[in-house]
Amino acid sequence: MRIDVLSIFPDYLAPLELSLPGKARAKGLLELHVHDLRQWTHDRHNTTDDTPYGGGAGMVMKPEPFGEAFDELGVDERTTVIFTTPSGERFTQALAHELSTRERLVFACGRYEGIDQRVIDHARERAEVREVSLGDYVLNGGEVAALAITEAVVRLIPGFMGNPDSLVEESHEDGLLEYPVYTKPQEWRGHDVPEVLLSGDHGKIAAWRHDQRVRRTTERRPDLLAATVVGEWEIERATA
Ligand SMILES: Nc1ncccc1[N+](=O)[O-]
Repeated sequence: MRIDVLSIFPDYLAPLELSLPGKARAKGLLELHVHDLRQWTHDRHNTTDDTPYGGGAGMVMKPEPFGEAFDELGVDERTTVIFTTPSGERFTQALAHELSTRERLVFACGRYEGIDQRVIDHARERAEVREVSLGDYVLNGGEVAALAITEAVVRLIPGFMGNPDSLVEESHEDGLLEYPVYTKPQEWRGHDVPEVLLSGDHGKIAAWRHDQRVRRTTERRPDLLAATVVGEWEIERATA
């Protein structure tokens, strides 16, 4: 997979050189390029924004730099252009899986009051376009979302995670939150590891873990339960 990120704050994307994506690059699974959008401006001040038509506060990002960047990057039908914006569809693990199958992702990170709509309309004429939001809050720009989406997507690329089993039973993979985990020491500041985990009885351990997932999801994210097939009896048992 190749990922390109367009931003007027490319340094914001520096963490992508570390940890997860860095490993993927080493394995040749991922090609990552962060671009300063200003390289596609031609005026003395490298202008990337201007006042909004129709008035109103704030500034809007101009279309030309994005258009020239798409041209130089060869944005075409094999590319998925992701505009990170608070007015986008909610980013989910399901969307992470969908995006992990793509050949090329290009993130267009907006600042200020957003990007001229014609950039999105033009992109739809030449590529797959997704407008994606991290959540219902307003950040100063789309870079944080590009970082988060990249990390969630890259770790799903086949062959990327050393142990693919670690992708199973993750929160949000099957609609249930993760169970609590413990490691040595067995007793710590008056807190003991649950006996069942020391029993060696794998059946009982699996049942306990499932109950913990149902209990946590019931208590913290009942909205997820609606989408998850969990029997009433499982909720009864887990929350008893
Ligand atoms: N939430 C956001 N706020 C500003 C820009 C982008 C955003 N997002 O979630 O992608």
